[in-house]
Amino acid sequence: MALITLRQLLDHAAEHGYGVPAFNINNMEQGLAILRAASETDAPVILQASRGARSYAGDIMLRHMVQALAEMNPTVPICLHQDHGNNLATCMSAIRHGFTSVMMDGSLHEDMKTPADYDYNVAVTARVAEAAHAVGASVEGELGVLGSLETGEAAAEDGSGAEGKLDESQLLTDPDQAVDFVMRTKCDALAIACGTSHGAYKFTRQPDGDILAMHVIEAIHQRLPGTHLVMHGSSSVPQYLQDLINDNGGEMPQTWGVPVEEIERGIRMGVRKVNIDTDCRMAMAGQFRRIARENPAEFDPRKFLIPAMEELTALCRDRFQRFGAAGHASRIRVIPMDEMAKRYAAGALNPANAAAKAA
Ligand SMILES: O=C(CO)COP(=O)(O)O
Ligand SMILES: O=C[C@H](O)COP(=O)(O)O
Ligand SMILES: [Zn+2]
Ligand SMILES: [Zn+2]
Repeated sequence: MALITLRQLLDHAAEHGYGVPAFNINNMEQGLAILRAASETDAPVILQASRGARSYAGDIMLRHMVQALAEMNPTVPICLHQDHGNNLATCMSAIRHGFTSVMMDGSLHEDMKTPADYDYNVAVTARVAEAAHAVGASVEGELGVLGSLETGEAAAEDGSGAEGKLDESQLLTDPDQAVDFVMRTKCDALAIACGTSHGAYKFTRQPDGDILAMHVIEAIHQRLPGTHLVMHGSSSVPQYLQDLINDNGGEMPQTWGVPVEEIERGIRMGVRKVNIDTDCRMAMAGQFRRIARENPAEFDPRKFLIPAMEELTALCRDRFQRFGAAGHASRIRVIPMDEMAKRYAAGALNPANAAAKAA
């Protein structure tokens, strides 16, 4: 099956009221494990590659890997998406290498550290959307800066994250500005800021409404019912994976992520794409640690990677089911990018139309 665009996939998810997990990948084993879960649950999937993943694996490897996954799993619609693109060149080179969708993250400047102003964000996102849509690729924009409402800081450990202290006006997306942003940029999906951040250390306690601002999502969805919302930093950092790591020699300080129930609530309020990287990393690394501790003489990488893949498959299976994506893959017929390009050119996919249709 040809790769699906983000726009077609999220339109389907909105029509049927489910959310699609977007799992970050860097290597073959992650791809195999995620697709095994997608295939078993009959769920469509978004595979996303960060700039870090692209330089780790190489664009040619990533493209052929994902094409191989598509060939091996002909019933699963797969979207290949650039995670946190930092400029036009990153987004265009992704499309050139077979990505069907890109995120232009104009909430930060090209260095992915300095918070950008609104006019910069609108201009760069609109420019990427115009170019991407011309060839039928989809665009995710971001309004608001990811970071913790407890500390006012973004996670330091990741490739993209603001430096310095952020105030509440930056950390929470303004619903009225969101309307203006979507209309002016024509992005297909909107990443919002509601107190989540990348990495394992999101919250110092079980989050409540003070530090995980789900009401912001609700307010945006009320004003933009036809816009697909994206939650970044959506790993749940489950206790069982913290225990798996720490029971096997790890030293992760106690931490809390985004409870899956909150994501389910978000999906009822228009969240259609749910970004998960940290949980996948923890699943695999936890099993690496367990094997290393239980069998210190082991040196065959497959003996580490097979249980790591099984742990990742189990995690993904759970998310496909709980987000409601299970059972939908076989109902989707992929629209080629050239056809999507024609629909953009005809104005059929303009945000105004989408909003009007949904109203
Ligand atoms: O948002 C993400 C990638 O863009 C991943 O978030 P996590 O670190 O919570 O998995
Ligand atoms: O956006 C954040 C993702 O978790 C990707 O992280 P990375 O840049 O380390 O690949
Ligand atoms: Zn992100
Ligand atoms: Zn359908």
